[in-house]
Amino acid sequence: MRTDPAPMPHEAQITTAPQAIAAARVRLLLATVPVSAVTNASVALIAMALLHGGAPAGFYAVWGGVMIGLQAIRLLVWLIWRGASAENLRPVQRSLRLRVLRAASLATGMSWGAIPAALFPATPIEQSFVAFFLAGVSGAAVAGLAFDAWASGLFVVSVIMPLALRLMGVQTSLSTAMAAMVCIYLLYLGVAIRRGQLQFLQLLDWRTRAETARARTARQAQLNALLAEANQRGTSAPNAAALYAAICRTYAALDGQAPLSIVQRDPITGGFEIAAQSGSNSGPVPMDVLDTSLLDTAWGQNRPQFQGDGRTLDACIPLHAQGQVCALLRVVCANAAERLPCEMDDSLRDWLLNLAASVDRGLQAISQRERIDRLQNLYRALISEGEVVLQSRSAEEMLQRTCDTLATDTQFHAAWLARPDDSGAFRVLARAGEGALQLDHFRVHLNDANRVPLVLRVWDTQTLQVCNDLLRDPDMQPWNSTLSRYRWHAALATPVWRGGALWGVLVFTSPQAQAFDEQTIALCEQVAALLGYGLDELDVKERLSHLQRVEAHRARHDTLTGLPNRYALEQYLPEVIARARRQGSLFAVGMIDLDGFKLINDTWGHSAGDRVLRELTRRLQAVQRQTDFLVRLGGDEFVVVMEDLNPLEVQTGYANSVQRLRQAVAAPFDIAPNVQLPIDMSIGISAYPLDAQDADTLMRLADKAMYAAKPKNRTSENSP
Ligand SMILES: Nc1nc2c(ncn2[C@@H]2O[C@H](COP(=O)(O)OP(=O)(O)OP(=O)(O)O)[C@@H](O)[C@H]2O)c(=O)[nH]1
Repeated sequence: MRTDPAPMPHEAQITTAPQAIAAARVRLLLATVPVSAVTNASVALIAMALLHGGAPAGFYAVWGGVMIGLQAIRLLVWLIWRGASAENLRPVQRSLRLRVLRAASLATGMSWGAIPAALFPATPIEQSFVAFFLAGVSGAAVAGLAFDAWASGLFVVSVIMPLALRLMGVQTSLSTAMAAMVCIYLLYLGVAIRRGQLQFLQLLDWRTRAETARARTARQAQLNALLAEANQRGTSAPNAAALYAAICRTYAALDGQAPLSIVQRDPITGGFEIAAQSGSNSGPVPMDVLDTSLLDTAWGQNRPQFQGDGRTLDACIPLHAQGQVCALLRVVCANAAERLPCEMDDSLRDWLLNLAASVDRGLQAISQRERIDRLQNLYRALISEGEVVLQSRSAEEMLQRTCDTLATDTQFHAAWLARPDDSGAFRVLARAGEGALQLDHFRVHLNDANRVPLVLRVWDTQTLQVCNDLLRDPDMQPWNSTLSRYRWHAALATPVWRGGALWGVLVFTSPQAQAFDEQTIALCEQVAALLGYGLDELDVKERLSHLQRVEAHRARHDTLTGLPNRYALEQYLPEVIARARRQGSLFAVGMIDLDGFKLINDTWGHSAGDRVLRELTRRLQAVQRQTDFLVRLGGDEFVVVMEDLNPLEVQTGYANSVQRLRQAVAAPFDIAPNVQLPIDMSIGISAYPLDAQDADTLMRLADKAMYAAKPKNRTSENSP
C-alpha cells in the first residue's frame, strides 16, 4: 500500500543547536527592544522634567537628548529587522545591525550610570537614592540586555558601581549600610543575570535538540517508507526501467532532498547517461556539469563512493543485476548555497546504501521473473520445435520454421542456421528475427585465420559456444556497431548433428546480456538436438521413399532391357481400352517374338542372347511412334501397343505397322566379336474394337496371330 509521505520539516528545525540558539537570542533581543526603548525614552523625559537640582546646568537636557537619540536608533534597527526570516538571522553574530543594537543598549545603560555621577556632589544623600531608583528602573527597562552577557554585565557595573563608591565615600554609618546594600544588590543582579542566561541557553538547547530529534525521526520515517516502497515496487515493476522510474518518482515526493538519479553506462561508448531521475527544487543536475570520475570509480571498483563536506554531497552507489554492476544510484547536492542542504551524516549514508540494496533486491526479483518467463517461452519453443519436426516435409522448411519459432516465441531476438558449403564458406540456410537480413553479408570461411566468430569456434571444438556479453567482449570489437544496432547482446551457437556428423551451427541471439544461463543453454541444446533428429528422420524418410520408388519401378519394368513388363502392360491395357472407347479410336496390340533365339543362346551363350535382346529393344524404341507402348513380356517376346491406329491400317492388314517394326531386325545383330547374324521375328496383331474389346482376348488373338506367323507354322494364307 502506498502512503503519501508527510512533508519534510523546515530545514531551520534541523540545523545545529548553536545556530538555532543564536537565532533565538536575536529574536528575543528584538522582541524586547520596542518596550525597552519606549520605557527608556519615557523615563528620560520624566528625569528631564523633574530632576534639576544637584546636577550641572544643562546636564539633564543633554543626557535626555542622548538617551532619546539612542532609543530612536534602537527602534530604527528593530523596525528594519523585525521582519527578518530565520535564514537572515543565521549569520547574526557577524551582523552590523546586531553590533549597532548592542552598542545602543550599552550606551543606554551607561548613560543611566551618569545620573548618580552627576548627583555625587549634591547633598543630601537621599538624592542618590533617587538616582539609584532610576537606575534600577532603567535596568529593568533594558532587560533585553540580559540575554547578551557582556552588554548586561557592563551595564550593571556602570550604572550601580558609581553609586556604591559615592556612598562609601560619605563615611557615615547610614551611607556605609547603603553601600553594602548596593553591593549586595549588584551581586544579586550579577548572579541573577548569569543564572538567567544559563537557564535560557539550556532551555533553548533542549528545545532545539528535541526539535532536531523530532525532525530526524520524521525524516527517518519517510525515508524508511521510501525503502519499503522500493522493496514493494521491485516485486511489481515489469522491468528495470520501470523500477528506476518508480523509485525516482517516490523519492521526488520527499521534499527537501538532493536530486537522485539512476545512471547507466553505454556499453559501446562507455559514457554515462541518466536512466531515471527525481526532480528537485533546483531541478535535475545535468550530467555534463558533474565530474564523472566518481562514477567511473564506483563502477570500476564496484564500491559505493561518497564525497562531500557536509554542505555538498556526491554519492554514487552501484546497483547490481545478476551479480554485475548494471547502474549507479547517484545523489548530488552540488551547490552549497542551495536552499536545501544535504547533511552528509551517517544516517543518510546508511539510508542510501539501504535504498541501493532495495533496488538491488527489486532488480533481482525482476531478473528472476524474466528468467522464468524466458524458460517458459523456451519450453514452449521446444514443444513447437517438436511439431515443426513432425510437420515439416523438407529440410528447408524445417530449418526455416525452427528459426521462425525461436525468433517469435522466445526472448531471443534472432535465430539462424549456417553450414559450410563445398568451398568451405559458411552459408546461412535459414534465419529469422531482428537483424537477420544483415546475415546476407555473413562472410566466414572454414579457413579464416580469425577464429573468433562463434560458428567457427563451434566448428573447431564441435561443442556449444556462448558469449553472454558480446559488446564487452574485446574479440567482438570489430562487429560492435552491428551487434549494438540490432541489440545482439548475447549469443549462443550450438552444433547441429545430422547422420552422426557435424552438419551445421544453430545460433541464438538475445538483446539481454547474460541471457544464457545454465538452464537456457540446456534448452537451446535440446532444440538443436531435436532439429538434428528431425533432419535424420527426414533423411530416413527420403531413403525409404527412394527405395519405394526403385521397387515400384522394378516391379513394373524388365531389368535386362528397362522396358515395362507384363505387370505394367496389364495395368496399361485397360487404360488404353477406356481411352479408345471414350474417343472412339482404334488401337492395335502387336505381339513380337524372335525366331530361333534359343539357338543363339545355345550357340553363343546367354550373354550373347542378352545383348541381342537389348539391341532389339533399342531398335524397336527407335522405330516406335511417340504414342506406342513397348513391353517385354519375357524371354524373346515383346508387345507393342499402338494407339490411334488409322482404319486404313486394318484394311491393309497392318502393313505399315508391321513394316515399321520389322525395320528393327533389318540389320544383322552383333552376336560375338566379328560375328553378325540376321535375326528375324514374327509379329501377330489384334485390333480394338474390331477383333476384341477386352485386354485378355486382344492379347490372346495377337499371340495366336504371332504364333501363326512363325516360319515353322507359316502357311501361304496366313503369312504376314
Ligand atoms: N539370353 C537370354 N535368353 C532368355 C531369356 N529369357 C528367356 N530366354 C531364352 O529364350 C528362349 C526362348 O525360347 P523359344 O521362344 O522357344 O526360342 P526360339 O528359338 O525363338 O523359338 P521360336 O520362338 O519358336 O522361334 C529360351 O531358350 C529361354 O531360355 C533372357 O533373359 N536372356
